[in-house]
Amino acid sequence: MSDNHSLSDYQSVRQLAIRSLFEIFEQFSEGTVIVDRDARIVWINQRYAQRFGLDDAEQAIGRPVEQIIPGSLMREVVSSGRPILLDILDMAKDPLVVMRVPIRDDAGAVIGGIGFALFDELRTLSPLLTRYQRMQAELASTRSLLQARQAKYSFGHFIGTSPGSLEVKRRARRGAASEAPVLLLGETGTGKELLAHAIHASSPRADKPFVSINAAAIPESLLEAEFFGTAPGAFTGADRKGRPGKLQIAQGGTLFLDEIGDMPLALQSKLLRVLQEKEFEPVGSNEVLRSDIRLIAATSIDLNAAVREGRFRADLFYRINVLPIEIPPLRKRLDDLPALCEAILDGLRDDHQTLYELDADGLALLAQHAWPGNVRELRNLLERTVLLGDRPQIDAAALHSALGTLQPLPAATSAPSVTLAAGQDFYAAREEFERQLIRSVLAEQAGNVDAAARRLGLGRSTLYKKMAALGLSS
Ligand SMILES: Nc1ncnc2c1ncn2[C@@H]1O[C@H](COP(=O)(O)OP(=O)(O)OP(=O)(O)O)[C@@H](O)[C@H]1O
Repeated sequence: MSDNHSLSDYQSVRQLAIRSLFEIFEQFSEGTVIVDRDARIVWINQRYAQRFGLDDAEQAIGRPVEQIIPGSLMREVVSSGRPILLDILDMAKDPLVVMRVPIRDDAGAVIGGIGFALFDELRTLSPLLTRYQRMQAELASTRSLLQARQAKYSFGHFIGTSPGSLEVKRRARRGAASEAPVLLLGETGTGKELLAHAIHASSPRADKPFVSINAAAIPESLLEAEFFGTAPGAFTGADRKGRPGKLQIAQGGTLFLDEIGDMPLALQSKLLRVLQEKEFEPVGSNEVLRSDIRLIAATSIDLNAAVREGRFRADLFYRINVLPIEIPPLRKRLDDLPALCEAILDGLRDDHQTLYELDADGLALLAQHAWPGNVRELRNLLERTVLLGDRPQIDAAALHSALGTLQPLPAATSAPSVTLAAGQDFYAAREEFERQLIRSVLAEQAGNVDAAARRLGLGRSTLYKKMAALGLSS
């Protein structure tokens, strides 16, 4: 075969190939669209137009392609002159496999573009599409899980400038910088969980998961599986396939173990192994898995007493007690009340579109309460007061009706100090004592001066005079 012959053969075969290729695409394509140089539709087939909600393909003519086909890249093709040979166009239902090529005139200039949508017919692509859809779904669920597993609070959320609160924050920041276990100790509602989030958020593991598990909230029979996960076949039913435990989910990140004092003894030994050997076995499995977690534990019970009484393993206690942080109860850091109230009321302002303000007598009342539920109780009380009342001004009476029974501070903390403060003399100390006593009785009687006078055994006008002299309002 001479060169010339093969060349002429090649040209005719090429022409045939081009025609066949185009016909095949057109035949198998569920949608074809042609645009001009400005990416305006000059032709679209009826079926494709219907897919985008048009009754008649004519309605699309002359309109910018993106108005009809959201997310179309035809404009990019005509402006760059480069084809996009295989792409996936996301649609509300099934994604489309699309191919877009520029159309050139005889001189080679781009005069428009043609797009083919190749879907149902292309069976060979269906595994690819299924995989794509699965990956999209996995991505969406991983994204939302990751969001759910990110720290919700930072140190800025922990309000308080009393010496007790400052010390807590100082130690917590130190904890964030280290890998050692942190033990958060404090009554309910003192902000242990908030701090755990904040420590994680400031730690080198911040971009890894933060996973919580509450040893008191999960029945003992389920706790081990929840913690270590289950191996395939360990259970029947829904868990047949096996399920990862919190330890696996927290891998690389932080595990917040709330109410660790309530952990059953058998599980305590297994947790000890995780901390010592950094390994564990899912329930029903002999496979040993490595664990890389940072532990933050919290409890509101007296762990020392639990150890003495044999309810908590001493060796585990020493393991987790590397950096203990004791959060004082609110009644021992009443200096934090104004800032806490302000922050809580600020949050409520956003919810209710009202600027709330706490009166001085309201604050004085709050300073008389023992706060067994700590900051959580304070938040609830302020929320209730705002809901029950109809004024932006929050005073002692409004707080008292929302609070119900005031639980007075224990005598030891409410009694004024019997030592002289620096610069104080007998008269100043006596004045301070009287001020505190009257405040506390007024708070007890919801600001009712008559009742307070009776309780104090004073005449009503005497009490009024004293209050005026001491700068107190009812
Ligand atoms: N210092 C603080 N500043 C601002 N908000 C706080 C503070 N301490 C606690 N809170 C708020 O009080 C509520 C209770 O806090 P958290 O759940 O962290 O307490 P906890 O000690 O973990 O309680 P429990 O032991 O009952 O689980 C939350 O709404 C939290 O945001």
